Amino acid sequence: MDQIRVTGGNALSGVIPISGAKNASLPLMIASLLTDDTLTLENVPHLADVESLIRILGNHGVDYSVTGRRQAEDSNYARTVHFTARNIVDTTAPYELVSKMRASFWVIGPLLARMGEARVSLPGGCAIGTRPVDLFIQSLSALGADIEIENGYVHASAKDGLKGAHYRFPKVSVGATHVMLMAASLAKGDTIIENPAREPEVVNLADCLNAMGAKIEGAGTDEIRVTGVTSLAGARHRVIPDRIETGTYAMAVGMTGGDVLLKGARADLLDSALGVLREAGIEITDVDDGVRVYRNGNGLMPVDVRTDPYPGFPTDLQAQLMGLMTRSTGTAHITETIFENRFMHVQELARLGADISLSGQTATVRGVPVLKGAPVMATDLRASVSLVIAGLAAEGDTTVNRVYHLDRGFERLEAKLQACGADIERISG
Ligand SMILES: CC(=O)N[C@H]1[C@@H](OP(=O)(O)OP(=O)(O)OC[C@H]2O[C@@H](n3ccc(=O)[nH]c3=O)[C@H](O)[C@@H]2O)O[C@H](CO)[C@@H](O)[C@@H]1O
Ligand SMILES: C=C(OP(=O)(O)O)C(=O)O
Repeated sequence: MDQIRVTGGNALSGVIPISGAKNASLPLMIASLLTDDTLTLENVPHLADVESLIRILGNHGVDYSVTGRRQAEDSNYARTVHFTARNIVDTTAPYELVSKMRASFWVIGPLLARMGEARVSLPGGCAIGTRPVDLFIQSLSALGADIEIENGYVHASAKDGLKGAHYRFPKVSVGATHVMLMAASLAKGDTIIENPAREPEVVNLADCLNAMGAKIEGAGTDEIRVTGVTSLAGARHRVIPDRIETGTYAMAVGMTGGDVLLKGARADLLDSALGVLREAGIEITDVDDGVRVYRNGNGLMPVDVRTDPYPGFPTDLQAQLMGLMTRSTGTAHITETIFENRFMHVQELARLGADISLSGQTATVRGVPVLKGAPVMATDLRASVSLVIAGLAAEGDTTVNRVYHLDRGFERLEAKLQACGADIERISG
């Protein structure tokens, strides 16, 4: 199994190209199931999760081809991928495939809407909490689906088609919002979705569906209105830049000091996170071709933060912020409100000398003057990268094991950091 070795102490300077967002690419790829035409997605990152989803879609009969593999200029992959679901050959998404990745469960929406039935294994994903599917079941039932759960599979059917409905999510769910949007697009009549997720990835999906002929208004607000259409066509659509990758590298620069252009990043997608980083003393400016991040040798200020659905501080940046705060000049408090078990990085950061205590859903992080390198184990995607951030400031070598978690969501992480002066390498094993 591959490892990442990082030796701390180097400031970062240069350019880091920001990839297309994993969490936008996945629902967009799944939307290709809604039409027998070709959906072309630009700026798709080269990630393990994207490859897994390509296999899952292939099982349903989706063909794909790739063009524009590399941009010579910055060696980012930035692929354009064409997906065609001419015929759906199978409406079952099996355990062997779905258990690898949570988002693959989302095929339930388009399969149900286009084929009138879907049989999808209960999902897997990062080990960060229980991650139930009750909101998917409630919202699809509101659209008229009959749903049964048996032998680890959710079986949804709507033989006479889905019907528009007025549904209020009792709790914000990104995935259930994506699924309801896709299903409602092909339902008969009007749907009103109250309390949907407002994440930029939801807006990106709604824009794509509209380009395919859907009638969706209000994505990004607290009420979405969908007028069902009878069919959707192909389209060409661009994946938004990854706001979590953007925030992660901004924190890496904050940790080491230096001056880096996050090329292609969009500051407007992560206002609250950038606000927190500014509070911590990192200088961030919105420039023409991305976001510039700068910190001189001054100490980092501690911050008190809670995670929240968008536009709040993202849970997917919580671990990285904790890594950063291990070196603050005071005491930070970080409260996780989205996932009940997203603190697996605490004990690993402690191996590097971090001083963190947990009480319920709040971590108290007392900054320490020095971190020291150690072998650590990645436990989930964002936890893994928090260990890299801490390792960039630690004295000596930090070896991050189980790098396959990182490969799910960070494209060419070690190459991007190396290019800015980090002493980091992948050790193939
Ligand atoms: C591929 C992708 O885009 N993943 C993101 C997506 O995950 P995902 O879409 O799975 O996360 P959700 O927004 O659905 O989860 C939010 C909360 O709702 C709960 N819940 C969800 C569904 C349900 O049926 N019942 C229920 O109780 C979850 O357990 C969690 O506590 O949004 C999360 C929250 O921003 C991010 O951390 C993930 O990176
Ligand atoms: C939690 C994440 O992914 P998933 O929802 O696929 O587990 C993530 O991207 O941080």
